[in-house]
Amino acid sequence: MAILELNNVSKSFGAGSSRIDVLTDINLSVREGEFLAIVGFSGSGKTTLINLINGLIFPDAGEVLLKGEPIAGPGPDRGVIFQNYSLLPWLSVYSNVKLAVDQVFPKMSSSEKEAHVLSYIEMVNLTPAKDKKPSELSGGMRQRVSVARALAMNPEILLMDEPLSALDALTRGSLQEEIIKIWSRDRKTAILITNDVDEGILMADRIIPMTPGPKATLGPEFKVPFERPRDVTNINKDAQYKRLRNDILEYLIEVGATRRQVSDQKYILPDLKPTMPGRVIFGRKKKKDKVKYF
Ligand SMILES: Nc1ncnc2c1ncn2[C@@H]1O[C@H](COP(=O)(O)OP(=O)(O)OP(=O)(O)O)[C@@H](O)[C@H]1O
Repeated sequence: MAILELNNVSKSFGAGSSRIDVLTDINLSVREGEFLAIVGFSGSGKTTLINLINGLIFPDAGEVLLKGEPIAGPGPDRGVIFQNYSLLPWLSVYSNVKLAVDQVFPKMSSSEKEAHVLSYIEMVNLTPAKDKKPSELSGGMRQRVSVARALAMNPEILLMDEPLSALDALTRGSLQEEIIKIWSRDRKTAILITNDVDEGILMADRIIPMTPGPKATLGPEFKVPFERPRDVTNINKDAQYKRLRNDILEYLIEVGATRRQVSDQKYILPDLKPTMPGRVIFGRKKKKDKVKYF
């Protein structure tokens, strides 16, 4: 059953000559419990798509439905992990997570709340750092807090907007594994936005590429055939993995090249023939070269 549906969604920003048509005709159906990755070019409109699902912005055309109902705004049924951690700097790890829990579960008793918050901090291996402030943590640790905070709200859909792209390769790899391990426990619906095809293949059940903007839209889906748990080293050696990776990259390169040709056509340069008597040598002007500009 589809938990989330986007039907013919388009979104633009601005008006008149400064109008940008970011997304056009987006159709997407996400099944309950699936892990979907959307891969795309920088600036194509991936965050705009996540914001539409999160209810921070609304489509100009089409509809975004959560369990069949139009999304009216942000809600505790959707937890978001952003690229830039978005933690409150004056609060400890514990308090950052608790603040979200307070908002979503106001009726929970304080002892239950404490146990709940601590269990999610433990889940992301941050118990020893629970009293530290974000400034005392590494990038990977901060992102773990964001993961704990989003999961502690017990959302039905976990939205991840390039959550690991600011991290170094090693930290990124271990957090990918942690997120998958946690997701595997209760199989909540997850949508990962990424610009890394390998990350998508390692984590998702299905990958949908996004075409470059403006007027970005979603391309065909690519199913990821590997059993879970997935082992990065084994997958890397698999011929099926190489084929899938190539297919997705080829698609992205092809749409990227087509888009460039289309946008080149928009700027037709005038056929100017400058009149330049004599020779012009760039960078060095010889005395005998008489250059006159009219
Ligand atoms: N609120 C806004 N007002 C005006 N333009 C916007 C707004 N939000 C996004 N845009 C424009 O929409 C386009 C897509 O932005 P978006 O952040 O969705 O892309 P992205 O794929 O997430 O980018 P990146 O990969 O760099 O994070 C960009 O040209 C951006 O400038």
